[in-house]
Amino acid sequence: MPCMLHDPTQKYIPYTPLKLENRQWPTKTFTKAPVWLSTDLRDGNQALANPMTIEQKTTFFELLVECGYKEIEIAYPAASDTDFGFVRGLIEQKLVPDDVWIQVLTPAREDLIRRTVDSVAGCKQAIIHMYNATSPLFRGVVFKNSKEETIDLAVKHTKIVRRLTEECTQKYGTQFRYEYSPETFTQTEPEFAVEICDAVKAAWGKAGSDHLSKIIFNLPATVEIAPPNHFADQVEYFHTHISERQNILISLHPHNDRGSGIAAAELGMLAGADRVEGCLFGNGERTGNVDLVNLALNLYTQGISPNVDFSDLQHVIDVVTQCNDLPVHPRHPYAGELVFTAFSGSHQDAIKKGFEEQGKRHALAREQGGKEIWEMPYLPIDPADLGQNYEAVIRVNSQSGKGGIAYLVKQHLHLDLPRKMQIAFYQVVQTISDREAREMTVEDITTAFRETYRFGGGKYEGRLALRSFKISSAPSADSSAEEAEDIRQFDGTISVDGVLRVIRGDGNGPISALLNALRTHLNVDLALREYTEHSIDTQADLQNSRAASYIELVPADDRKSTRSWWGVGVDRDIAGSGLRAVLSAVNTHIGDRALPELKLSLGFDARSGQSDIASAILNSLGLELPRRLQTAFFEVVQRAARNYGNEISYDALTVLFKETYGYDSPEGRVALRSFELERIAGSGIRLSGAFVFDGREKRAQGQGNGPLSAALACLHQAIQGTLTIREYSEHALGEGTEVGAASYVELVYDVVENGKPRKTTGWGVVVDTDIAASGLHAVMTAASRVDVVWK
Ligand SMILES: CC(=O)SCCNC(=O)CCNC(=O)[C@H](O)C(C)(C)COP(=O)(O)OP(=O)(O)OC[C@H]1O[C@@H](n2cnc3c(N)ncnc32)[C@H](O)[C@@H]1OP(=O)(O)O
Ligand SMILES: CC(C)C(=O)C(=O)O
Repeated sequence: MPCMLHDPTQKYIPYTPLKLENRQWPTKTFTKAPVWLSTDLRDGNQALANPMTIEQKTTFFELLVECGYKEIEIAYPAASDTDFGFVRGLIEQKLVPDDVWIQVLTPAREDLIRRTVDSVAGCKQAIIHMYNATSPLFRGVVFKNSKEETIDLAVKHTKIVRRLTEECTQKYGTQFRYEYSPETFTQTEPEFAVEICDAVKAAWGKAGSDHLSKIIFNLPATVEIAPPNHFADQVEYFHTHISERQNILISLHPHNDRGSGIAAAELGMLAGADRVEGCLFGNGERTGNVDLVNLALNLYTQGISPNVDFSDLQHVIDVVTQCNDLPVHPRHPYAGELVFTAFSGSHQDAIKKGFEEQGKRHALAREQGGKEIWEMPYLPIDPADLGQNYEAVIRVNSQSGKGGIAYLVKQHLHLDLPRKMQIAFYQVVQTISDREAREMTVEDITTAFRETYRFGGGKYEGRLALRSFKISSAPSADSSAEEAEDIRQFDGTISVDGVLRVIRGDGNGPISALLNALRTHLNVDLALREYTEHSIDTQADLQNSRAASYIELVPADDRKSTRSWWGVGVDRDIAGSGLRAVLSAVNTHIGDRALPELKLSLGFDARSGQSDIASAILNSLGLELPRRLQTAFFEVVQRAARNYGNEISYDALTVLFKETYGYDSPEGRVALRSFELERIAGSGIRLSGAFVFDGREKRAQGQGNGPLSAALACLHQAIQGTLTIREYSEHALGEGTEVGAASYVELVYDVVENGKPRKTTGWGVVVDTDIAASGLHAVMTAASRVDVVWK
C-alpha cells in the first residue's frame, strides 16, 4: 500500500533557487497598495465543482464593484457559452461602471482569441489577458515545444491580439490593454521568462509609460513550489532585467499550494510588483489563489489604505459564500467567525485591559485633537472597522478567566465590577461552565449574574427588595462630643418575601443605617468591607445618569472572614444604588434561610416610632401610608395606647386604623353611589353622580381640573364653607389581574359656624379596583370625617 516514504529524496527533488546577488526587497517596506485584479469570476470560478450561474456571477461582479475593485477578470469567454454570455450580458445591460476595466482570459489560439475579443466588443474598456505555459515541464510535456517555439507561440498570438483588438476599437470604440502571462513562471528559467516577455512586448509594439498604455506582465506562481523569499527573488530578477521597465506593470498571480500565497504576494510586492491578482477569501485552483481580502487588510493594519472597502465584511462573506458555495473557515484571517474571539483567560484579561486603556487614550486624543490609534492586545484590527461588533470578541468557556467575564458584564450590563467581585463572579461562572461542559453565551453569563446578585428586578428580584426609602440626619446621641457628627437615619419600605415592611435604622451613613435596620428587624448581622461606585455611561444622555454601587459584606463579628457576599445596585440616586447593593449582597447571604416574622404586638416605649406603626399597617392591610398620614396615625395610636395600658396589639392597631379613617367601613355622611366623568374640551373634567348627603340621595354635577376638584365642586353645592385637598397620593395594591389602587386624601374644611371660624382636617383612605373611583371615594370618606355643615 502506498504511504509516505522514509526517504523522500527517492521521489521528490528540491527546487533550484535563483542565486540573486544584492537583493533589495528584504529591506523594503510597504508604502502604498498595489493595483488589484479580482479573478474570482475566472480563476475562482473555473475551480468550482459547480461553476457559478450567470445570476451568481452578476451578483459577485456587483459585489466586487461595491468593494472598489477597478480591474476584474470576469471570464474565460472562449470556454463556454455561459462565460461568453455572461460577458455580453454585463456589457449589454451596462453593468460595468465607467471606471472599471473588465479582463478576459484567452489561450494563445487564434480561434479562441477571436471569440474572446468578440465577447468584449462594444464595452468601454477591456484587458485581454493571454497566457501560455513557459516552464521546461510544460514545454516538454504539454506543448512539446522548444524555447524558440514557445516564444513564437506567444509572439504570434500577441500580434493576433493586437490586430483583433485594433479592429474592434475601430468598429466599436472599445479601448484595450494587454496582459501576458508566462504561465508556470515560478518553474520557468528566470532569464527565459524575461526573454519571452521582452519578445511579447516587442510584438505588442505599443507599450508606453503612461499607466493605461503599459503592458501588464503577470508572473503566476501557477503552482507554488518554493518559499516566498525565493519567489521574491524571482520577481526582483524579472523587475531588474526586463527591458523598458517603465512601460511595464508587473503583476503577481500567487497560488497557495505551500500555504504561503499571502507571504509570496507581499514579498513579491516588495520585490517590485505593481499589481496583484487573486480572489476574495482565497478561492481558486487547488489550495486557492491568493486571498485579496487578507492582503488588503494586512496593508490597512499598517495604516496604508488598500483602496478597497470591507466595512461590511459579513455582507461580503455572505455574497461570496452564496455565489461559490464554499464556506469561509472560522479561523480565516479577518473573516472567520472566530478570529476576533478570545476564549482563553489571559487573552480576555489583556483585551479587557486594552479596551479600558484605549478608551482613556482615545478620550485624551480627542481632547488634544490627536490620532485615536488602535493598539490592542491580541486584536491586530478594530473589528468595528469591518462592521463587526465587539460582541464576539470575548467568549467564555472553561478556559476563560475573570477578565473576559467581567468584560462581558461591562459590555452588556454596563457594570464595571471591582476586581474582587470579578473573582467572586468568575467562580460562579466557572462552576456552571464546568458543570455543563459547554461555552457560556452572553445570555448565560448575564442571567447567571442577575440570578446570583438578584440584579435587574422582575423575576430576578431577591427575597429582599427596596421599595422606597428616606435618609435623614439627626444629631448623634453623643452630642456632647466636641466634633459630634449627625447620624443618618434610614427609614424605608422593603419587600421581604413579597410582604412589604417598613424598617428603620441608624448609622454613620445610609449603608450602615440600612445594615442597622436589617439587624434590628431581620436579625441579619453584616458589616461593610468594600464599597465602590461609578456612574453608568451617560455621555449620550446626562438626564438619565445612573449610579452603580458594589458592596462586599462580611459577618459583623468577623470582619476578616474569608466568607463574604457581594452585591450590586443601580439607581438614579447614589444612595439608592448603595442601598440596593446592600440588599443584593444580603439576598446572597440569606439564601433561603427563614427570616423572623414581624412582631405582632407593639409595645410602646421610647424606641417605638412611626415606622413601626406604618410597618404594621403595611403588613396587615398592604397600605403604604404617606408620611403625613403616618404622623397623624402615630398620634392617634399614642393616644389610644394610653387607654390600652401602653401596649397595643397588632389586631387592635388595625381596627384602630380602620375606625379612624373609615377604611372598609359602611358609607359615611358623605358618599358617592355612582358617577360618570366627562372630559370637557378646555375646561377640565365634569363629574355627574348620585351622592348621599347626610343619608339623603341627591344627584349633583360639578366641574374641576380633575376628578377630585370636580367632586369638591359637587360637595360645595350641599355644604357650607370650603373643602380643600391638602394631600393626595395613591399607589397600586396587589399584583397582576388583582391589582387595585389605594388612595389617600387629606381634606381641610373651613367653615364659619355660629359666627366662629372652624378649621377641621380629615383623612380618607380607600381601595378600589378603579383608580378614579378610589380617589373619589377617599374624598367622600375624608369629607365624612370633617363634620360638614349642610346648607
Ligand atoms: C493556469 C490556468 O488557470 S490557465 C486557465 C485554465 N482554464 C481553463 O482551462 C478553463 C477554460 N478552458 C476550456 O474550456 C478549454 O480548455 C478550452 C475551450 C480553452 C480549450 O478546449 P480544447 O480545445 O478542448 O482543449 P483542452 O481543453 O484539451 O486544452 C488542451 C489543449 O490546449 C493547449 N493549450 C493549453 N494551454 C494553452 C495555451 N495557453 N495556449 C495555447 N494552447 C494551449 C494544449 O497544449 C492542448 O493542445 P492539444 O490539444 O493540441 O494537445
Ligand atoms: C492564466 C494564469 C495566469 C493562471 O491562472 C495561473 O497561472 O494560475
